[in-house]
Amino acid sequence: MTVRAAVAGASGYAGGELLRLLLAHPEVEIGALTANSNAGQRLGALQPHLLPLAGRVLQETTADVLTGHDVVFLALPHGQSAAVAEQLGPDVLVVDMGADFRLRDAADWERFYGSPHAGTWPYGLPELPGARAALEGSKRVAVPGCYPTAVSLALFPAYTAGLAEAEAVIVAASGTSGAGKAPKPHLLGSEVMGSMTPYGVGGGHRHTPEMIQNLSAAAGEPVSVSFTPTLAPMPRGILATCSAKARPGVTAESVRAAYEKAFADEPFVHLLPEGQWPATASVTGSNAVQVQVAHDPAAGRVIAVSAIDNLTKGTAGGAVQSMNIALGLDETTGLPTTGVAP
Ligand SMILES: NC(=O)C1=CN([C@@H]2O[C@H](COP(=O)(O)OP(=O)(O)OC[C@H]3O[C@@H](n4cnc5c(N)ncnc54)[C@H](OP(=O)(O)O)[C@@H]3O)[C@@H](O)[C@H]2O)C=CC1
Ligand SMILES: CC(=O)N[C@@H](CCC(=O)OP(=O)(O)O)C(=O)O
Repeated sequence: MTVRAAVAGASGYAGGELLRLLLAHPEVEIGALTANSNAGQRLGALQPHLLPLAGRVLQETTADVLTGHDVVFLALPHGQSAAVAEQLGPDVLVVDMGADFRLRDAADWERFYGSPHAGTWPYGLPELPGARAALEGSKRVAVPGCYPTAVSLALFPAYTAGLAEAEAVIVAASGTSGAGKAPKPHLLGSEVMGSMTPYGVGGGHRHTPEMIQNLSAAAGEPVSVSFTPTLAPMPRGILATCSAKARPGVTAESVRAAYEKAFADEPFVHLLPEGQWPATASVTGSNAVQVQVAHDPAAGRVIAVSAIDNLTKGTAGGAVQSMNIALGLDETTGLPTTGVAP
């Protein structure tokens, strides 16, 4: 099978990572590449690491340019995908890497994103219960946010196995590429290097309702989430430290057994051997997820930690994994599971 794929937002971080992965995908031929203010530029001027595509010229992001492909990836800012997607035919697979179609609750969308809700598409986190079935054959995919990917994978087994009360406390550190390429004063090297600081504290981060959606579905009841993101002085990676109150009778053995069962057949999620903890460097450039879990009997809590690359499993790798499932390809096709270390 040869799949012709267009990438809208090819000049951005998510689009660049997607192209890096698509260049190594044996079934994909790369078609139109589009941007906004950078339309007309050579890709090589903006993404110099993508040597085989250096001479390609970025086009305007219009339905005309994106039509005629089997798959269209949208790596655009929030709120920009819906207008483009509605002009693409129902037979084209559209994979949205932005947030527009992730949330089921329109009120949550309007509260956190401040615009009308565009709808809900099958959710591209295949490891969640029931997600693969919804993705198979689908022509629309909503790729999750990077923090919800890391957090949902760390905690859902505790909820599906009934080990945890319906409350979770999460502190996650992200590399700066999570904020995109557009210049922002708080992302200046002199602000970020050698320092860490939280943001979106107190329930204000827009990924909170997405985490609640995923964890509540796993628990079968509403889960409250306290989420504190932190900016870390590194270009890529997320380390999510998550905990939830353990239900009575939970032991270290029952926690371990639940996580071993949840991830036994997962090609990308590695439950580390006991005593070894996730590290962002181990998954840099990889679609792999490292997870470790512990029971703290004194505090009565289950602690789960995950590491992902925000641009790979957290965005572009998750998008390719979901595309593979939607098209009936082997889920792992073209996706690296090795990191770049040190
Ligand atoms: N970075 C990350 O870790 C993650 C990102 N995502 C999502 O992926 C999407 C892209 O993010 P990211 O790559 O980081 O952002 P960037 O700012 O790096 O890139 C944005 C891209 O969108 C283009 N663009 C901007 N405005 C418009 C517009 N009005 N119409 C069409 N194209 C436009 C830009 O083109 P130009 O260069 O010409 O301005 C650029 O190609 C976002 O929705 C983001 O939430 C999801 C998970 C993680
Ligand atoms: C470090 C940093 O700023 N990260 C981004 C999250 C990036 C991401 O995954 O989210 P979306 O796809 O929802 O934009 C943030 O906190 O807004």
